[in-house]
Amino acid sequence: MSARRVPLFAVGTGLLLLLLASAAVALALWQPEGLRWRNPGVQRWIQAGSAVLGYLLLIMAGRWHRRDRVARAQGDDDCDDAVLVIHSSQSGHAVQLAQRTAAALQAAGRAASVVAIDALDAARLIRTRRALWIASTTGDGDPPDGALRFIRSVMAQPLSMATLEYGVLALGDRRYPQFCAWGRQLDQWLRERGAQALFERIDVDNADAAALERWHQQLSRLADGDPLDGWQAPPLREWQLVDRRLLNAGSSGAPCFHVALVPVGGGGADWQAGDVFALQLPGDSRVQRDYSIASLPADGAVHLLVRQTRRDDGSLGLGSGWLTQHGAIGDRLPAQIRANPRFHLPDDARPLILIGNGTGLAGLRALLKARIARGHDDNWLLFGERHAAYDVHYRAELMQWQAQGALRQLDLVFSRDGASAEYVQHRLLRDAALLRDRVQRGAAIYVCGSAHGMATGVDEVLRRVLGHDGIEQLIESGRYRRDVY
Ligand SMILES: Cc1cc2nc3c(=O)[nH]c(=O)nc-3n(C[C@H](O)[C@H](O)[C@H](O)COP(=O)(O)O)c2cc1C
Repeated sequence: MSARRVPLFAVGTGLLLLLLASAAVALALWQPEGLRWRNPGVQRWIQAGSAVLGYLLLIMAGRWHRRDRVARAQGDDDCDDAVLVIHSSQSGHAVQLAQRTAAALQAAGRAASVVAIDALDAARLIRTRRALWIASTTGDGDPPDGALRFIRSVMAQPLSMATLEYGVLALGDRRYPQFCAWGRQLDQWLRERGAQALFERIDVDNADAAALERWHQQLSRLADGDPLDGWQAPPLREWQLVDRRLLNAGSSGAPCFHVALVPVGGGGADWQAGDVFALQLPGDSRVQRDYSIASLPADGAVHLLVRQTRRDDGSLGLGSGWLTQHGAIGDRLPAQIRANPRFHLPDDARPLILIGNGTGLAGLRALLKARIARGHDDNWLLFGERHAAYDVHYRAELMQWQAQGALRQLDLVFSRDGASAEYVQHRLLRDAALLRDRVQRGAAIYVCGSAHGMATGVDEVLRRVLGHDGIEQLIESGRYRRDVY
C-alpha cells in the first residue's frame, strides 16, 4: 500500500466515526417536545457496540490483507500470477519504463519483477505465465546489444509458449525507416510460438505520451482496476547553469561548449559514469534532450559537452540553444538523470579501449575519470575530431592523465589536417595488432559519439580484425558497449 493512501484512508474512516458519534450525542442532547430520550437497555447497547466493533475489524482485516498482498508482490516473483517485466534497452529508457511498470503493479498488490533480456534464459521464460516486454529499437532497425544472447540462445530454440500471456511495449522513433522493428519482431516471435497476446502491441514514437497512457491503462486492467500508484514518471528536479566555456574557438566545426549544472536547493545528485542527463526545455513540456554526462558526482556538478546545432532555417536547436546561448548563468531548468546500465564500467581492472569522436568525448571522459579514481590505469583512448589546433576538447586534462600514467595510450586523430587526415576507424585498423593484444588480455571496448560514420566504421574494423563471431561474443559478454546517437 502506498504511503499516500494510508492517511487518506485513515482520515476518511476517522471522519465517518466522528460523524456517527456527533449524531449520537446530538440525539441524546436534543430533546424536542414530545420526543424523550430513553435508555435503550443493555442488550441494545451491546448490539450497537458489536456492530461498531465488527465494522472496525472488517476495515482492519482489509488493510492487513492488502498490505500482505503488496509485500508478497514485491518479494515473490515465482507465484503463478506473477508478472515478469522484461526490458531490452540500449540507452536506458526501456529500463526506466520497466521499473515503473513493475512498481505500479506491485503497488496494486500484483506480484511483479524486472529482468534485463540479457539475463533471461529459456527455463525462466517457460516457467513464466505472464510477461510484459519493453523493447527499444536501435541502429537501423536492430535489437539493442544486450538482446544478442537471447536471440541466439532462446529465440533460436523451437520452444512452445502456449501457456504464456504477454504484452509488448515497443519503443522507437518514426524518423527511422524501421520503426519499432525489434518490438515488432519480438511480438511476432511470441505469437508464432503460441503465446497469447493480452492486448495489441503498443508502439511508442519518441516517448509519445498518448501511447504510454494506453500502456498505463492496460496495466490497470491487469491489476483489476486497482489504482497504480507506482506509475508516476521519476520526478524532474531543478538544475542551475553554473558554468559555460567555448572549447573550440577558431574551429571550422560548430561551436562546442563545456557546460556545468548543479541541483538547486542542495542535496547531492547521484549517478555513475555512463549515465545520461535528460532535460526538459522551458516553454515546451514535451521536449526532452539527452546528453552523456562528462563528470562524476565527486566533481560537484554535471558536466556536459554540448555542440551548438542549428536548424535548416538557421535558428538554434532547442536543447543546445538553451545550454549554449539562451540560458544565462544562474538560470534554471528541470531535468533528471537517467541510468544507462549498458554503458557502465566493468568492476575489475581489465584493459579498456575507449573510442569516440566529437561530443562523444563526454561519456568517455566520465568513464576515464571513474577508472582513474579506482586506480585502474590500463586505458587506451582513441579520439577523433577535425583539427589538432582547435578541436581537442579537455586537452590539458588528457595530457595530464597521460603524463601521470593513468592514460597508457592516447591517440588523437584529425579528419581535416591535410595529408595526415584520418578517422578513428582508420587508426584502429593500423593499430590492429595492439587491438588484438588488448582484447586477448580481456579488454572491454566502449564507443561513444556519432552512430553513422564513426560507430559503423569502427564496428566494421572491429569485425574485420577480431572476426564476426569474436565481436558477437564480446557483445554478449558485455565487453563491447556503445552509446551512440
Ligand atoms: C542510434 C540510434 C538508432 C535508432 N534506431 C531506431 C530505429 O531503427 N527504429 C526506431 O524505431 N527507433 C530507433 N531509435 C530510437 C530509439 O528506439 C528510441 O530513442 C528509444 O526510446 C530508445 O530507448 P532505449 O533508451 O531503451 O534504448 C534509434 C535511436 C538511436 C539513438
